[in-house]
Amino acid sequence: MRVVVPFGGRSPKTRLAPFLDADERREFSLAMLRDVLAAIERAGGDPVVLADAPVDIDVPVTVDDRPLTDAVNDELGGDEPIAVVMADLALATPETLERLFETAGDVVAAPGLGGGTNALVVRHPDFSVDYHGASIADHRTIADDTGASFVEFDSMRLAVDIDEPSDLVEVLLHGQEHSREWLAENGVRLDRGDGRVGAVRGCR
Ligand SMILES: Nc1nc2c(ncn2[C@@H]2O[C@H](COP(=O)(O)OP(=O)(O)OP(=O)(O)O)[C@@H](O)[C@H]2O)c(=O)[nH]1
Ligand SMILES: C[C@H](OP(=O)(O)O)C(=O)O
Repeated sequence: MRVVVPFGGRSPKTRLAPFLDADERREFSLAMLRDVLAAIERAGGDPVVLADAPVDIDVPVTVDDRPLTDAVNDELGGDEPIAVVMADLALATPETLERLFETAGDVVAAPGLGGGTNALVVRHPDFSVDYHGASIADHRTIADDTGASFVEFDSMRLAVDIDEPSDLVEVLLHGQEHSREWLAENGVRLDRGDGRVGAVRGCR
């Protein structure tokens, strides 16, 4: 299956600014992208990066600098099933993605914590996306309005997208190779100090 991976490479992950500077956010977002692409390939998918600027990566890249929703909708509408998997799913494994790709439904959606839609499989030509805000609720409504069946895919690994500094805890504990290593090499580590687990930066 063709798997579109949206990637905003121009100024990625601004919500991580309290932790990482602009160059670091670019490097870390590329590490997550590499992990996601590797997991998709190992799950049997054919990934294509849909980026807002050129990106040096070893899979086909479509550059489209329109807003996310417009760029993704341009990819939908064909007769073949297509998946959309976000580039910041640093916990995604091949096994989870394989299960997602095999789940039956006109629209299969993996919700993100906080209301987003982290991954989709679309098998209906009239379905379109509307990202941002509580997009998981909007996608259910769009599916209903187009007569497409909507199936919610229940997965911890696809629910955690890496947006906020507190999400880095999940990468340190459950992240895939490049993302976890990038954090370790750049001094980001778990702090279990007072019984609560957090991510901190710097020496012990
Ligand atoms: N092609 C494309 N992808 C985007 C764009 N904005 C975000 N993305 C990707 O969409 C997914 C979800 O992105 P968000 O978490 O909403 O935004 P972000 O830019 O990564 O992070 P913030 O700056 O903290 O909001 C990630 O895979 C991003 O790389 C865009 O304008 N174009
Ligand atoms: C693209 C957006 O991602 P979030 O801003 O929720 O991470 C969404 O899933 O609608």
